[in-house]
Amino acid sequence: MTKAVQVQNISFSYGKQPVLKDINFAIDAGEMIGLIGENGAGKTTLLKLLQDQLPVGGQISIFDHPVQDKQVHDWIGAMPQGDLKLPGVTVRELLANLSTSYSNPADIDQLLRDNGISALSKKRLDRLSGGQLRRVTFLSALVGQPRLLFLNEPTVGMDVNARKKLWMQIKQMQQAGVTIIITSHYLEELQDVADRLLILQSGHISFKGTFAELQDQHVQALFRFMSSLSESQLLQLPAVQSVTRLGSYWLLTSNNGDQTMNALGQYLNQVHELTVTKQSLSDIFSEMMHQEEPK
Ligand SMILES: Nc1ncnc2c1ncn2[C@@H]1O[C@H](COP(=O)(O)OP(=O)(O)OP(=O)(O)O)[C@@H](O)[C@H]1O
Repeated sequence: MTKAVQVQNISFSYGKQPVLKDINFAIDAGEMIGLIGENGAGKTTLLKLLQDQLPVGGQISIFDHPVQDKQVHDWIGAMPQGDLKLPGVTVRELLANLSTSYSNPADIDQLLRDNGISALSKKRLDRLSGGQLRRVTFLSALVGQPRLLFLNEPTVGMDVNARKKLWMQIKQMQQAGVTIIITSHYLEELQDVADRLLILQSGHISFKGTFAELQDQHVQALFRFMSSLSESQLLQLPAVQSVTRLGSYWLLTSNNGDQTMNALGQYLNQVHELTVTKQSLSDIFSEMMHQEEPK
């Protein structure tokens, strides 16, 4: 399988402030990756390094070429975090101008038509709504017909329908073979589209894998009930991670809710007022962020 991105031992500091420390990962061609992390974790910095916009310590290859190779620029499209608010410049002018730096640019009018925003073509960027501007910034990443697409917070400021449309389009691009890395704070949205996740925490990669693997590694379910069972009996139930007393209730966390529930079933005459809550992806993420920093 061709690697779209290969990152080996990269580190980066702004002056004396270390931001990324010994990062390693690889992305297969055609994958869609969710890059997540709290504010300031280093996501934007990592995307800049992958575009050769900052000097890197370590090695980055894009489709088996060093990121510094001139032709690599031609393969990459990037939607920045902020919008391209150039005063006086129209949508068409912006896209046409950007297209001059690619060897095989898209037809701009076609691009505008396919994205249903031909009507905005002559509008000035500084007179667009926030959502329209975000849409144009997205198109700016497609001008060079990229094989590798970086999307930094693509849906910020978009309404629900615009957001849905954008995700559909992103999925179609992946189906057409484009490799995509997306940063977003909307984890549930990423869960619907991304194949794998990279979690950045204080400059380290603290997790890489699928959503299912992330959930397997964390508490999945919280059981709350009244019971005459003892703490040691509860701790012996399969997949139980912790048992806590809260007033007259037991609180039990499990990393496999189904297994624990099946075993608890044999004591049902001793269990009352049972509620089971499943942890959401956001719960897992926020729990990870509050754990100790990885070494
Ligand atoms: N040009 C810069 N000069 C100095 N420090 C910077 C610069 N850009 C970013 N930083 C710092 O580097 C760290 C990582 O910033 P970065 O923008 O990569 O984070 P992020 O994960 O993209 O955050 P967010 O989710 O808020 O966009 C932060 O502490 C930030 O203050």
